[in-house]
Amino acid sequence: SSCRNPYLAASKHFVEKDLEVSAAGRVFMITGANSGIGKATALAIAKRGGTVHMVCRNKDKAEEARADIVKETGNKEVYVHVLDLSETKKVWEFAEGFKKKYKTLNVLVNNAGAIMNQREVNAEGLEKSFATNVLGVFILTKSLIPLIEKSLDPRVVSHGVLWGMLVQKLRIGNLQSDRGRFDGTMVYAQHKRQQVVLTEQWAKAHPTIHFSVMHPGWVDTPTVANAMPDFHRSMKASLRSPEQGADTVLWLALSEAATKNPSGRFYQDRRVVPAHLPLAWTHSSPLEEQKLMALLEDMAKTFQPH
Ligand SMILES: NC(=O)c1ccc[n+]([C@@H]2O[C@H](COP(=O)([O-])OP(=O)(O)OC[C@H]3O[C@@H](n4cnc5c(N)ncnc54)[C@H](O)[C@@H]3O)[C@@H](O)[C@H]2O)c1
Repeated sequence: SSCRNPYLAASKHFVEKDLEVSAAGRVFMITGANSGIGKATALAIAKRGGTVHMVCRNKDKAEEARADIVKETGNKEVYVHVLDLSETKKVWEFAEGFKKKYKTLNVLVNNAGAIMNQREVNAEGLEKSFATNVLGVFILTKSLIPLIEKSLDPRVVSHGVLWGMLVQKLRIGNLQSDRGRFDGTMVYAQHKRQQVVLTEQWAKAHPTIHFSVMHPGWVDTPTVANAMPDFHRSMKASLRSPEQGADTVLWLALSEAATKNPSGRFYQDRRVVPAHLPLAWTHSSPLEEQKLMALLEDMAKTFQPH
């Protein structure tokens, strides 16, 4: 029943007019925009007149989603780019090419995320979910920052997982998950912890851009159904719809209210929430956080096209 859905309780404090905004004249890039929360985000932005660049792995699925969005919104400024974020060199090539071709990018939404059942490596020898969830996000964002920075009211919104914040402390000693048993769900939670650190560090380094990372709630999408089938089955009645899951992303990407909060924070249901429990063991030292940035920087450089 609807009373089990936590979104309905949380939305009681929402200010409705925060999202009664036009996105006309603004340019958005959304990764993994063909499905789930990403598609709901793309559709809501297109509905408000924004230009949407959908960055997707599968061309057919992306074109199908694009056709749905154009049909439902009447907005034709919706573009498909084919990119597998787990292919490290291709991420560089895509971002550098985009920067040359387009003059504006107001908002980047790092939506795509992957949970692997078993450890696999990409052509560069990197564990695939790390390449997608961490290094792909790092390279895409880093490469596009100069373009984002010169656009009006620039923002970067990334996807985190609140539960991941409770169960994972930043660990930089096993970035390739090649030691110990591979538990794809815990690896994914660690990647989300790393994305929180990236967001905090970028916020410090690039004060003109508004960075945020948010937990969409538990949402009924293929990622959850495939990677956590038991959880999905038992929670089904209280899972949110993709539209409800997209609410805080949209609020962070579109509302004026969001940018009144400081950059680099973690959100759930339009509110800043701590990325750690009080006195939690999950806190990391500034030195470790800087080490993560340096490691990613070095790794990214290794695969940068010349
Ligand atoms: N559904 C939830 O309950 C939940 C909870 C917390 C966070 N999230 C986050 O929300 C985001 C969206 O996930 P969703 O739940 O809508 O699932 P989804 O499966 O509907 O969407 C995931 C998207 O990411 C894309 N993707 C995965 N690997 C990719 C790759 N290598 N290259 C390009 N695209 C790739 C998929 O194609 C898909 O479009 C993810 O970052 C996820 O971690 C979801």
